[in-house]
Amino acid sequence: MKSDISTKFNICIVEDDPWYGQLLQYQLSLNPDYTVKLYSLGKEFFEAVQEKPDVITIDFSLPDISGDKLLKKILRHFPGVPVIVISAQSKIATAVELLKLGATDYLVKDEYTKELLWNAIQKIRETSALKQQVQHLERQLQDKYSFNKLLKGNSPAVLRTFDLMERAAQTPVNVSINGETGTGKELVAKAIHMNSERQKGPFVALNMAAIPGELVESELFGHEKGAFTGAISRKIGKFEEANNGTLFLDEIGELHPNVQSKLLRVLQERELQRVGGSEKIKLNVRLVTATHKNLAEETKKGSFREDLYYRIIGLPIVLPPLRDRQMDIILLGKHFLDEFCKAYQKPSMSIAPTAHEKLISYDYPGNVRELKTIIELAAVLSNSREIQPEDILFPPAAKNNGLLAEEKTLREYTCTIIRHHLDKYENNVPLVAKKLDIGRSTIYKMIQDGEF
Ligand SMILES: Nc1ncnc2c1ncn2[C@@H]1O[C@H](COP(=O)(O)OP(=O)(O)OP(=O)(O)O)[C@@H](O)[C@H]1O
Repeated sequence: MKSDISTKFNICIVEDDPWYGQLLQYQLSLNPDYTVKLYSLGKEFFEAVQEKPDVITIDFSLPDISGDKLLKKILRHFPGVPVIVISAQSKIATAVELLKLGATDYLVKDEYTKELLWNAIQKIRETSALKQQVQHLERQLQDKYSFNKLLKGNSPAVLRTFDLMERAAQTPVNVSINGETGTGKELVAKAIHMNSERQKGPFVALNMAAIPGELVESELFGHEKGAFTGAISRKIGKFEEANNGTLFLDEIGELHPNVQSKLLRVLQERELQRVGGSEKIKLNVRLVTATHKNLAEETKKGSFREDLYYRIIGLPIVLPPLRDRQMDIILLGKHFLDEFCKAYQKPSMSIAPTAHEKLISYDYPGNVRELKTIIELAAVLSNSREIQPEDILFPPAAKNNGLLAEEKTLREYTCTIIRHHLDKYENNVPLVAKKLDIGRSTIYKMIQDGEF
């Protein structure tokens, strides 16, 4: 980014000694980037200056107003403006008092003042350029993380998700996200964090299914040295790492019951003790959880604590599978294609209408993540700047939704297929019976027998 250091920098000098004032004005004007104006009285300065200058230097003993009063008045009129006080007095107490009131610097009038002033202004200028850069980067970051920049989609389901994310970002409430693998749960969690007031704090993600059972507690809450065999030093857990930020716990449904109780305690008490430790550590963490499971069902089955479920459910966001929001497929496909071309500095590409049809015909068990992979592969395979149907390859194993990957009895296969349809059609038994061309009673009987 171009630094603002090259733009004109407006300096005002308030000094009643004309000779000394002109000397400072001349000295500072040697820098072609500076515009320097001289005023002999406080009153004159306030009458002439409407816009906030970049720096003001004031003489401590002006005929019309005392240095401390002028400083206060300037800071009221132009909050945040750097003010350098120049004084014949070298009394430390005066300097301290003025610095306390908000002066940026205090210089004693002597043979070195010119040089000291030059350096002080240079420093202020660099600091203000840095501040502007930081603000610019913060705005860029904010923009980068705005919801519709991060998440692509036009379907009513995605628009509803944006609305919920907005609400979640504005409050400290816990958020629970439900969706199949690759639907964008982590992306949603991150976008909420980046748009919340915790954005400057850490975003820490942990997948519960990816950690061996015996290490979960230590990963979450940390441990003290010697807490168990292998604990050779103290370890900070993810909760502590996420303090003042957001902790995203993916696959929360996989949490072992013992850890569920400890998690509940930590959430209730907002403090934790590391494994093997006694110190209580205060927490200020927003929790975002995600699962592909139906947690309400899991509580009924007894595999997930009901009290914990109510603690973490907070604001629930459901991300539907990609096959249920077909209108997003092409939009997302084009988005990933553009991203791919940009990343590999290739000329932009498009997707042929016949390839659109092929893309829409597939059911994406891996959801958005899978679409992204398919598009990237198509871009690599394509011989032109337009993706053709033959460039689009669907993974063979995924075609049958993994159903045949496991060895099952015919009864078990039947059960899996019916369960899948019941989930898809919200337990509408007559509809599922019609779709599968079987009798309703078959389904009711299986439900009655507890087969699901
Ligand atoms: N709406 C979307 N717009 C743009 N990219 C998306 C969208 N949804 C998902 N993605 C992308 O798809 C990939 C998978 O998303 P993410 O990791 O958030 O899914 P997930 O639901 O957390 O998956 P899992 O449950 O397997 O961890 C990421 O590369 C993400 O950037």
